[in-house]
Amino acid sequence: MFNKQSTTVLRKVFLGFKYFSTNVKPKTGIVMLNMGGPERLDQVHDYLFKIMTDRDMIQLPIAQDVLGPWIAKRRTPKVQKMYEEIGGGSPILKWTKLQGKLLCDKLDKESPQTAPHKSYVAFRYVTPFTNDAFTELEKDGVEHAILFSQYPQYSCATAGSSFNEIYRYYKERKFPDHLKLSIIDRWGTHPLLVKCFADLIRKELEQVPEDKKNSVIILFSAHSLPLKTVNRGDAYPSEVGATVQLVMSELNFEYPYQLVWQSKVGPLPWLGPMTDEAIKTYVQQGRKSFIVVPIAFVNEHIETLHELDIDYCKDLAKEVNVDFIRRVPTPNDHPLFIQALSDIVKAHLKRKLPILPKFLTRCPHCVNDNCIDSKQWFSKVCRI
Ligand SMILES: C=CC1=C(C)c2cc3[nH]c(cc4nc(cc5[nH]c(cc1n2)c(C)c5CCC(=O)O)C(CCC(=O)O)=C4C)c(C)c3C=C
Ligand SMILES: [Fe+2]
Ligand SMILES: [Fe+2]
Repeated sequence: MFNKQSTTVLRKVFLGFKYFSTNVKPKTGIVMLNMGGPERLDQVHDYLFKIMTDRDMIQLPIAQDVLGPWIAKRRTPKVQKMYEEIGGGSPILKWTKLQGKLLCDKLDKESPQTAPHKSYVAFRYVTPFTNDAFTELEKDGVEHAILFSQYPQYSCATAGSSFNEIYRYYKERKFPDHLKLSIIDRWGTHPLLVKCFADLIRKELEQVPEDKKNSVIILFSAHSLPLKTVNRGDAYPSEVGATVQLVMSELNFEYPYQLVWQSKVGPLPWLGPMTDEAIKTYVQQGRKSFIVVPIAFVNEHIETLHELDIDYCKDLAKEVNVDFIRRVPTPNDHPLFIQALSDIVKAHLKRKLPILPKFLTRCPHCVNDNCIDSKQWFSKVCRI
Protein backbone atom coordinates (compact mmCIF):
# COMPACT_ATOMS: atom_id res chain seq x y z
CA MET A 1 0.00 0.00 0.00
CA PHE A 2 2.87 2.42 0.85
CA ASN A 3 5.72 3.03 -1.57
CA LYS A 4 9.26 3.72 -0.33
CA GLN A 5 8.87 7.52 -0.53
CA SER A 6 5.64 7.70 1.46
CA THR A 7 7.07 5.32 4.08
CA THR A 8 10.06 7.67 4.51
CA VAL A 9 7.74 10.66 4.89
CA LEU A 10 5.59 8.82 7.45
CA ARG A 11 8.71 7.81 9.37
CA LYS A 12 9.92 11.43 9.45
CA VAL A 13 6.52 12.65 10.68
CA PHE A 14 6.52 9.95 13.36
CA LEU A 15 10.08 10.78 14.49
CA GLY A 16 9.25 14.50 14.45
CA PHE A 17 6.22 13.84 16.65
CA LYS A 18 8.27 11.64 18.93
CA TYR A 19 10.96 14.35 19.16
CA PHE A 20 8.33 16.95 19.98
CA SER A 21 6.51 14.79 22.50
CA THR A 22 9.71 13.78 24.33
CA ASN A 23 11.00 17.34 24.54
CA VAL A 24 7.82 18.99 25.71
CA LYS A 25 7.90 20.44 29.25
CA PRO A 26 6.32 17.98 31.72
CA LYS A 27 3.58 19.55 33.85
CA THR A 28 3.32 16.75 36.41
CA GLY A 29 6.31 14.80 37.68
CA ILE A 30 5.85 11.40 39.32
CA VAL A 31 8.78 10.77 41.66
CA MET A 32 9.12 7.01 42.10
CA LEU A 33 10.58 6.60 45.61
CA ASN A 34 12.35 3.41 46.59
CA MET A 35 15.47 2.23 48.37
CA GLY A 36 16.87 0.93 45.06
CA GLY A 37 19.41 -1.81 44.51
CA PRO A 38 22.90 -2.05 43.02
CA GLU A 39 22.97 -2.66 39.27
CA ARG A 40 26.66 -3.56 39.44
CA LEU A 41 28.78 -5.50 41.94
CA ASP A 42 31.13 -2.54 42.50
CA GLN A 43 28.15 -0.55 43.89
CA VAL A 44 27.36 -3.11 46.60
CA HIS A 45 29.66 -1.76 49.34
CA ASP A 46 28.45 1.85 49.04
CA TYR A 47 24.86 0.63 48.94
CA LEU A 48 25.23 -1.39 52.15
CA PHE A 49 27.17 1.45 53.78
CA LYS A 50 24.29 3.84 53.11
CA ILE A 51 21.69 1.39 54.44
CA MET A 52 23.60 0.55 57.62
CA THR A 53 24.32 4.20 58.47
CA ASP A 54 20.75 5.42 57.86
CA ARG A 55 19.12 5.79 61.28
CA ASP A 56 15.65 5.77 59.73
CA MET A 57 16.39 2.29 58.40
CA ILE A 58 18.16 0.76 61.38
CA GLN A 59 19.19 1.92 64.82
CA LEU A 60 22.24 0.01 65.95
CA PRO A 61 22.67 -0.23 69.74
CA ILE A 62 26.05 1.53 69.86
CA ALA A 63 28.21 3.85 67.74
CA GLN A 64 26.28 3.51 64.46
CA ASP A 65 28.90 5.64 62.67
CA VAL A 66 31.50 2.95 63.43
CA LEU A 67 29.40 -0.23 63.64
CA GLY A 68 27.35 0.54 60.49
CA PRO A 69 30.38 0.87 58.16
CA TRP A 70 31.94 -2.22 59.79
CA ILE A 71 28.82 -4.35 59.13
CA ALA A 72 28.63 -3.01 55.56
CA LYS A 73 32.26 -3.96 54.88
CA ARG A 74 31.88 -7.41 56.41
CA ARG A 75 28.62 -8.10 54.55
CA THR A 76 29.83 -6.93 51.12
CA PRO A 77 31.41 -10.17 49.76
CA LYS A 78 28.38 -12.28 50.77
CA VAL A 79 25.91 -9.84 49.20
CA GLN A 80 28.07 -9.40 46.06
CA LYS A 81 27.95 -13.17 45.59
CA MET A 82 24.16 -13.12 45.90
CA TYR A 83 23.83 -10.36 43.29
CA GLU A 84 26.24 -12.30 41.06
CA GLU A 85 23.94 -15.33 41.33
CA ILE A 86 20.94 -13.33 40.10
CA GLY A 87 22.75 -12.04 37.01
CA GLY A 88 25.26 -9.48 38.36
CA GLY A 89 22.95 -6.87 39.87
CA SER A 90 19.49 -5.81 40.93
CA PRO A 91 16.80 -5.37 38.24
CA ILE A 92 14.92 -2.88 40.47
CA LEU A 93 15.97 0.18 38.41
CA LYS A 94 14.90 -1.43 35.15
CA TRP A 95 11.51 -2.32 36.63
CA THR A 96 10.95 1.02 38.36
CA LYS A 97 11.74 2.93 35.14
CA LEU A 98 9.37 0.73 33.15
CA GLN A 99 6.59 1.03 35.77
CA GLY A 100 7.04 4.84 35.80
CA LYS A 101 6.90 5.04 32.01
CA LEU A 102 3.82 2.82 31.69
CA LEU A 103 2.14 4.83 34.44
CA CYS A 104 2.84 8.17 32.71
CA ASP A 105 1.68 6.86 29.31
CA LYS A 106 -1.58 5.84 30.95
CA LEU A 107 -1.94 9.14 32.82
CA ASP A 108 -1.36 11.13 29.62
CA LYS A 109 -4.41 9.37 28.17
CA GLU A 110 -6.60 9.28 31.28
CA SER A 111 -5.76 12.65 32.84
CA PRO A 112 -5.11 15.10 29.96
CA GLN A 113 -5.61 18.13 32.23
CA THR A 114 -2.47 17.28 34.23
CA ALA A 115 -0.44 16.09 31.18
CA PRO A 116 2.30 15.80 30.14
CA HIS A 117 3.44 13.49 32.93
CA LYS A 118 7.02 12.38 33.40
CA SER A 119 8.41 9.89 35.91
CA TYR A 120 11.65 10.37 37.86
CA VAL A 121 13.32 7.61 39.86
CA ALA A 122 14.62 8.69 43.28
CA PHE A 123 16.49 5.90 45.04
CA ARG A 124 17.67 6.21 48.61
CA TYR A 125 20.90 4.16 48.61
CA VAL A 126 22.11 3.96 44.99
CA THR A 127 21.92 6.03 41.80
CA PRO A 128 19.71 7.71 40.65
CA PHE A 129 19.58 9.41 44.08
CA THR A 130 16.98 11.85 45.44
CA ASN A 131 19.08 14.85 44.39
CA ASP A 132 19.51 13.47 40.83
CA ALA A 133 15.73 13.21 40.47
CA PHE A 134 15.03 16.68 41.89
CA THR A 135 17.80 18.38 39.91
CA GLU A 136 16.29 16.92 36.75
CA LEU A 137 12.67 17.70 37.52
CA GLU A 138 13.52 21.28 38.51
CA LYS A 139 15.50 21.70 35.29
CA ASP A 140 12.54 20.31 33.33
CA GLY A 141 10.30 22.98 34.93
CA VAL A 142 7.83 20.50 36.45
CA GLU A 143 4.92 22.37 38.11
CA HIS A 144 3.68 19.65 40.44
CA ALA A 145 5.82 16.75 41.65
CA ILE A 146 4.04 13.84 43.30
CA LEU A 147 6.27 11.97 45.73
CA PHE A 148 4.99 8.46 45.13
CA SER A 149 6.30 5.83 47.55
CA GLN A 150 6.79 2.57 45.67
CA TYR A 151 6.21 0.57 48.85
CA PRO A 152 2.47 -0.15 49.12
CA GLN A 153 2.72 -0.38 52.93
CA TYR A 154 4.21 2.47 54.96
CA SER A 155 7.29 2.09 57.14
CA CYS A 156 9.46 4.78 58.71
CA ALA A 157 12.38 2.58 57.55
CA THR A 158 11.48 2.80 53.86
CA ALA A 159 9.03 5.49 52.69
CA GLY A 160 9.77 7.56 55.82
CA SER A 161 13.48 7.49 55.03
CA SER A 162 12.85 8.71 51.46
CA PHE A 163 10.60 11.55 52.64
CA ASN A 164 13.18 12.59 55.21
CA GLU A 165 15.83 12.69 52.47
CA ILE A 166 13.64 15.00 50.37
CA TYR A 167 13.04 17.16 53.44
CA ARG A 168 16.81 17.46 53.97
CA TYR A 169 17.33 18.21 50.27
CA TYR A 170 15.03 21.23 50.44
CA LYS A 171 16.26 22.34 53.85
CA GLU A 172 19.63 23.01 52.24
CA ARG A 173 18.42 24.96 49.20
CA LYS A 174 15.79 27.44 48.11
CA PHE A 175 12.45 25.85 47.39
CA PRO A 176 11.63 26.71 43.74
CA ASP A 177 8.80 29.25 43.40
CA HIS A 178 7.13 27.37 40.54
CA LEU A 179 7.10 23.93 42.21
CA LYS A 180 4.37 22.20 44.22
CA LEU A 181 4.97 18.90 46.01
CA SER A 182 2.48 16.38 47.33
CA ILE A 183 2.73 12.88 48.76
CA ILE A 184 1.30 9.43 48.15
CA ASP A 185 2.66 7.47 51.06
CA ARG A 186 0.63 4.22 51.30
CA TRP A 187 -1.75 2.29 49.10
CA GLY A 188 -1.62 -1.34 50.29
CA THR A 189 -5.42 -1.65 50.33
CA HIS A 190 -6.12 -0.33 46.83
CA PRO A 191 -8.71 -2.64 45.19
CA LEU A 192 -6.73 -3.02 41.96
CA LEU A 193 -3.52 -3.86 43.80
CA VAL A 194 -5.50 -6.52 45.68
CA LYS A 195 -7.01 -7.84 42.42
CA CYS A 196 -3.55 -7.93 40.83
CA PHE A 197 -2.10 -10.03 43.69
CA ALA A 198 -5.16 -12.32 43.59
CA ASP A 199 -4.78 -12.78 39.82
CA LEU A 200 -1.08 -13.64 40.16
CA ILE A 201 -1.85 -16.12 42.96
CA ARG A 202 -4.69 -17.79 41.02
CA LYS A 203 -2.31 -18.39 38.08
CA GLU A 204 0.16 -20.21 40.38
CA LEU A 205 -2.65 -22.14 42.08
CA GLU A 206 -3.58 -23.50 38.63
CA GLN A 207 -0.15 -25.16 38.55
CA VAL A 208 -0.75 -27.11 41.78
CA PRO A 209 -1.27 -30.82 40.97
CA GLU A 210 -4.79 -32.08 41.70
CA ASP A 211 -3.66 -34.38 44.52
CA LYS A 212 -2.02 -31.44 46.34
CA LYS A 213 -4.84 -28.90 45.92
CA ASN A 214 -6.33 -29.82 49.31
CA SER A 215 -3.12 -29.44 51.25
CA VAL A 216 -1.44 -26.40 49.68
CA ILE A 217 -0.69 -23.46 51.99
CA ILE A 218 -0.38 -19.87 50.80
CA LEU A 219 2.60 -18.22 52.53
CA PHE A 220 2.54 -14.43 52.24
CA SER A 221 6.14 -13.36 52.74
CA ALA A 222 7.07 -9.75 53.56
CA HIS A 223 10.41 -8.12 54.43
CA SER A 224 10.72 -8.19 58.23
CA LEU A 225 11.54 -5.29 60.55
CA PRO A 226 13.62 -5.12 63.75
CA LEU A 227 11.30 -5.70 66.76
CA LYS A 228 12.51 -2.38 68.13
CA THR A 229 10.94 -0.64 65.12
CA VAL A 230 7.74 -2.69 65.43
CA ASN A 231 7.41 -1.92 69.14
CA ARG A 232 7.78 1.78 68.45
CA GLY A 233 4.49 1.51 66.56
CA ASP A 234 5.66 1.40 62.94
CA ALA A 235 2.61 1.09 60.68
CA TYR A 236 4.12 -1.51 58.32
CA PRO A 237 3.17 -4.84 60.01
CA SER A 238 -0.52 -3.95 60.30
CA GLU A 239 -0.60 -2.46 56.78
CA VAL A 240 0.93 -5.64 55.36
CA GLY A 241 -1.70 -7.61 57.32
CA ALA A 242 -4.43 -5.47 55.74
CA THR A 243 -3.19 -6.29 52.23
CA VAL A 244 -3.09 -10.00 53.06
CA GLN A 245 -6.62 -9.95 54.48
CA LEU A 246 -8.05 -8.25 51.37
CA VAL A 247 -6.23 -10.57 48.97
CA MET A 248 -7.53 -13.62 50.87
CA SER A 249 -11.02 -12.13 50.83
CA GLU A 250 -10.72 -11.76 47.03
CA LEU A 251 -9.77 -15.49 46.96
CA ASN A 252 -12.78 -16.30 49.19
CA PHE A 253 -10.44 -17.67 51.87
CA GLU A 254 -10.41 -20.90 49.89
CA TYR A 255 -6.93 -21.92 51.03
CA PRO A 256 -5.16 -21.92 54.39
CA TYR A 257 -2.67 -19.06 54.59
CA GLN A 258 -0.10 -17.45 56.85
CA LEU A 259 1.79 -14.17 56.91
CA VAL A 260 5.52 -14.79 57.40
CA TRP A 261 8.58 -12.54 57.34
CA GLN A 262 11.91 -12.65 55.53
CA SER A 263 15.27 -10.89 55.02
CA LYS A 264 16.38 -10.44 58.63
CA VAL A 265 19.74 -8.70 58.87
CA GLY A 266 22.06 -9.02 61.91
CA PRO A 267 21.73 -10.71 65.31
CA LEU A 268 19.05 -8.52 66.99
CA PRO A 269 15.43 -9.80 67.22
CA TRP A 270 13.20 -9.14 64.17
CA LEU A 271 9.50 -9.68 63.55
CA GLY A 272 8.66 -13.36 62.89
CA PRO A 273 7.80 -16.08 62.14
CA MET A 274 10.52 -16.18 59.51
CA THR A 275 9.61 -17.63 56.11
CA ASP A 276 12.20 -20.44 56.18
CA GLU A 277 11.27 -21.45 59.74
CA ALA A 278 7.59 -21.58 58.79
CA ILE A 279 8.32 -23.86 55.82
CA LYS A 280 10.36 -26.19 58.05
CA THR A 281 7.63 -26.29 60.72
CA TYR A 282 4.88 -27.08 58.20
CA VAL A 283 6.97 -29.84 56.64
CA GLN A 284 7.52 -31.38 60.09
CA GLN A 285 3.73 -31.40 60.48
CA GLY A 286 3.34 -33.18 57.12
CA ARG A 287 2.19 -30.10 55.14
CA LYS A 288 4.53 -30.10 52.15
CA SER A 289 2.95 -27.93 49.40
CA PHE A 290 3.31 -24.15 49.26
CA ILE A 291 2.59 -21.09 47.16
CA VAL A 292 4.89 -18.25 48.30
CA VAL A 293 3.64 -14.69 47.72
CA PRO A 294 5.94 -11.66 48.08
CA ILE A 295 3.26 -9.26 49.35
CA ALA A 296 5.28 -6.12 50.14
CA PHE A 297 7.35 -5.82 46.94
CA VAL A 298 6.09 -4.52 43.61
CA ASN A 299 9.00 -5.68 41.47
CA GLU A 300 11.71 -8.31 41.34
CA HIS A 301 15.03 -7.91 43.13
CA ILE A 302 17.43 -9.79 45.38
CA GLU A 303 14.85 -10.62 48.07
CA THR A 304 12.60 -12.37 45.54
CA LEU A 305 15.13 -13.70 43.01
CA HIS A 306 17.68 -14.91 45.56
CA GLU A 307 16.12 -15.33 49.00
CA LEU A 308 12.76 -16.70 47.86
CA ASP A 309 13.69 -18.43 44.58
CA ILE A 310 17.16 -19.81 45.37
CA ASP A 311 17.44 -20.01 49.18
CA TYR A 312 13.91 -21.20 49.99
CA CYS A 313 12.10 -22.54 46.89
CA LYS A 314 15.21 -24.39 45.63
CA ASP A 315 17.78 -25.11 48.38
CA LEU A 316 15.56 -25.29 51.47
CA ALA A 317 12.81 -27.13 49.60
CA LYS A 318 15.33 -29.81 48.59
CA GLU A 319 16.87 -29.99 52.07
CA VAL A 320 13.59 -30.56 53.92
CA ASN A 321 11.81 -32.57 51.22
CA VAL A 322 9.07 -30.19 50.14
CA ASP A 323 6.64 -31.80 47.66
CA PHE A 324 5.56 -28.70 45.77
CA ILE A 325 6.55 -25.04 46.04
CA ARG A 326 6.08 -22.12 43.65
CA ARG A 327 6.79 -18.44 44.07
CA VAL A 328 4.23 -15.95 42.76
CA PRO A 329 5.81 -13.21 40.56
CA THR A 330 5.76 -9.62 41.83
CA PRO A 331 3.35 -7.20 40.06
CA ASN A 332 6.06 -5.81 37.70
CA ASP A 333 4.22 -4.68 34.51
CA HIS A 334 0.94 -6.53 35.16
CA PRO A 335 -1.85 -4.43 33.51
CA LEU A 336 -3.92 -4.41 36.74
CA PHE A 337 -0.91 -3.09 38.62
CA ILE A 338 -0.24 -0.25 36.15
CA GLN A 339 -3.97 0.58 36.26
CA ALA A 340 -3.76 0.60 40.08
CA LEU A 341 -0.85 3.07 39.98
CA SER A 342 -2.73 5.28 37.54
CA ASP A 343 -5.97 5.20 39.59
CA ILE A 344 -4.06 6.04 42.77
CA VAL A 345 -2.45 9.09 41.12
CA LYS A 346 -5.75 10.24 39.56
CA ALA A 347 -7.58 9.98 42.91
CA HIS A 348 -4.72 11.89 44.49
CA LEU A 349 -4.89 14.64 41.87
CA LYS A 350 -8.63 15.09 42.44
CA ARG A 351 -8.11 15.94 46.11
CA LYS A 352 -7.23 19.36 47.44
CA LEU A 353 -3.57 18.75 48.01
CA PRO A 354 -1.45 19.96 50.87
CA ILE A 355 1.74 21.37 49.45
CA LEU A 356 5.17 20.90 50.95
CA PRO A 357 7.00 22.30 52.80
CA LYS A 358 4.25 24.32 54.51
CA PHE A 359 2.45 21.29 55.90
CA LEU A 360 5.43 19.53 57.37
CA THR A 361 4.55 17.58 60.48
CA ARG A 362 6.43 15.04 62.49
CA CYS A 363 5.86 11.29 62.36
CA PRO A 364 4.94 10.00 65.83
CA HIS A 365 6.92 6.77 65.48
CA CYS A 366 10.05 8.03 63.87
CA VAL A 367 13.53 8.38 65.31
CA ASN A 368 14.10 11.34 63.04
CA ASP A 369 12.81 14.73 64.17
CA ASN A 370 11.74 15.77 60.71
CA CYS A 371 9.91 12.74 59.39
CA ILE A 372 6.98 13.91 57.33
CA ASP A 373 4.77 10.86 57.66
CA SER A 374 1.76 11.47 59.86
CA LYS A 375 -1.85 10.47 60.14
CA GLN A 376 -2.55 14.03 59.00
CA TRP A 377 -0.77 13.47 55.70
CA PHE A 378 -2.55 10.17 55.30
CA SER A 379 -6.03 11.58 55.73
CA LYS A 380 -5.38 14.69 53.66
CA VAL A 381 -3.33 13.25 50.87
CA CYS A 382 -3.77 9.64 50.39
CA ARG A 383 -7.13 8.24 51.45
CA ILE A 384 -8.14 6.17 48.47
C1 LIG B 1 19.28 -3.00 58.09
C2 LIG B 1 18.01 -3.09 58.23
C3 LIG B 1 16.98 -3.21 57.20
C4 LIG B 1 15.63 -2.92 57.37
C5 LIG B 1 14.96 -2.41 58.62
C6 LIG B 1 15.00 -3.16 56.12
C7 LIG B 1 13.65 -2.97 55.86
C8 LIG B 1 13.05 -3.13 54.63
N1 LIG B 1 13.65 -3.39 53.40
C9 LIG B 1 12.69 -3.50 52.43
C10 LIG B 1 12.91 -3.80 51.09
C11 LIG B 1 14.13 -4.22 50.53
N2 LIG B 1 15.31 -4.44 51.19
C12 LIG B 1 16.27 -4.85 50.29
C13 LIG B 1 17.59 -5.15 50.55
C14 LIG B 1 18.21 -4.92 51.77
N3 LIG B 1 17.62 -4.53 52.96
C15 LIG B 1 18.57 -4.42 53.93
C16 LIG B 1 18.39 -4.02 55.26
C17 LIG B 1 17.16 -3.65 55.83
N4 LIG B 1 15.95 -3.59 55.22
C18 LIG B 1 19.83 -4.76 53.33
C19 LIG B 1 21.15 -4.75 54.05
C20 LIG B 1 19.61 -5.06 51.99
C21 LIG B 1 20.64 -5.45 50.94
C22 LIG B 1 20.69 -6.89 50.68
C23 LIG B 1 21.24 -7.63 51.86
O1 LIG B 1 22.27 -7.22 52.41
O2 LIG B 1 20.62 -8.63 52.24
C24 LIG B 1 15.67 -4.91 48.98
C25 LIG B 1 16.34 -5.39 47.70
C26 LIG B 1 16.98 -4.32 46.88
C27 LIG B 1 17.44 -4.84 45.56
O3 LIG B 1 18.11 -5.86 45.47
O4 LIG B 1 17.09 -4.24 44.56
C28 LIG B 1 14.35 -4.51 49.14
C29 LIG B 1 13.32 -4.34 48.06
C30 LIG B 1 11.43 -3.29 53.07
C31 LIG B 1 10.10 -3.32 52.32
C32 LIG B 1 11.66 -3.05 54.42
C33 LIG B 1 10.73 -2.77 55.52
C34 LIG B 1 9.56 -2.28 55.47
FE1 LIG C 1 15.61 -4.37 53.30
FE1 LIG D 1 8.61 8.16 60.51
